Amino acid sequence: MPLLQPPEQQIHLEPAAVAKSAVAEANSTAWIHPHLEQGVDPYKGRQLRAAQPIPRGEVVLVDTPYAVIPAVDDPRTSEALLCSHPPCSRRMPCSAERLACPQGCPGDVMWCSAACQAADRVRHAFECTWLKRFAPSIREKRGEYEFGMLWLIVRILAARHVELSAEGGELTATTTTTDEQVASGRGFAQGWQAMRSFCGSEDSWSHAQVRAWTALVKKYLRHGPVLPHNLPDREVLKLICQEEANSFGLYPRETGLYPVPPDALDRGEQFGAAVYPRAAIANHSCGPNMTHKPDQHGRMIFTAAKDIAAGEECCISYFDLTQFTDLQTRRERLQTLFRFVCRMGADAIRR
Ligand SMILES: C[S@@+](CC[C@H](N)C(=O)[O-])C[C@H]1O[C@@H](n2cnc3c(N)ncnc32)[C@H](O)[C@@H]1O
Repeated sequence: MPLLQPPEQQIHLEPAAVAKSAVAEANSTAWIHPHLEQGVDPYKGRQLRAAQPIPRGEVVLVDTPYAVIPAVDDPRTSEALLCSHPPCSRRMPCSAERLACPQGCPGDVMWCSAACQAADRVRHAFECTWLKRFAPSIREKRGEYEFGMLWLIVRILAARHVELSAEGGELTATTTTTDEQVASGRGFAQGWQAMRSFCGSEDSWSHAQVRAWTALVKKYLRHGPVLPHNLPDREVLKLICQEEANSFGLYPRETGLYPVPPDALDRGEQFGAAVYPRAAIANHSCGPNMTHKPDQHGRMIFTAAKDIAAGEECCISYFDLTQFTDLQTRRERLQTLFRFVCRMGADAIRR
């Protein structure tokens, strides 16, 4: 049981509450530990670290997704399909009421209530035509992984569209606005501004990979009547490079308990993927001091897995430590998926 309960975590999002502005609501349910700050490491780039000690068991960060997609084999029988309204994102069992898209979107698009469906109207309208036009053929020709990646990009663009609509067409630099954060001057970027500050560029990936993504952008993600985002191809390609370096898989059990207990369960079957403005700042360690796990609304929760000293970096594990136990496979995994090598790897395994 965490010693420090962020007040927002106790809020249960009822359909009526969910019907509020998606942008304001997503930001109001994020929470950052008062001792957590951002820093920069010369090798790793941006990092999270403890400005003052954070005791074991305390929640360090609660972050709301900017965009999230479900990842289930069969939406009709899945017990983990997500409500499409981002601030809700609750997992809906088969037995629960689910509302489908009246325009005939794929079965993965469902809402848990009429209130969520109504609150999500502007965001979903952005993706609806694209999904109907492309989802079946992308799935058939390219498989679920590429479909999921492209859909997550479309949902990021949809979230940007909602922000633009809310701000009258101009996106301004915004940060979280709790009094305490403003007072300490450690505001974390949020929204589209945060997406733009994600690491990852064409240089981070192989030429072959960038060529393949460039082809996908031209075929499926170009600005036009189906996807009216007004961004040049190059910006959309950059977004893919960033999304691939910063997105989280959503799993039912926690990731990163370290040292791995002998009877530890794996983190379970993936049920979604999401991008988080603030959680994306966390770097990887093979001996992490935080665990991470999504809550029942798709919010990413970081919890201190040990006492974290002042000045210490707050890290998560990017993969399931119960599944990747030797140094070689961990290195390969990081190199292939994230394009870096963890310098802590050997030490962490020896300890
Ligand atoms: C999700 S981002 C983490 C935040 C990132 N450092 C930044 O500046 O935004 C993932 C990227 O951070 C860097 N990174 C994360 N953990 C690292 C580590 N242990 N060693 C080196 N680089 C790391 C890699 O460039 C990786 O692709």
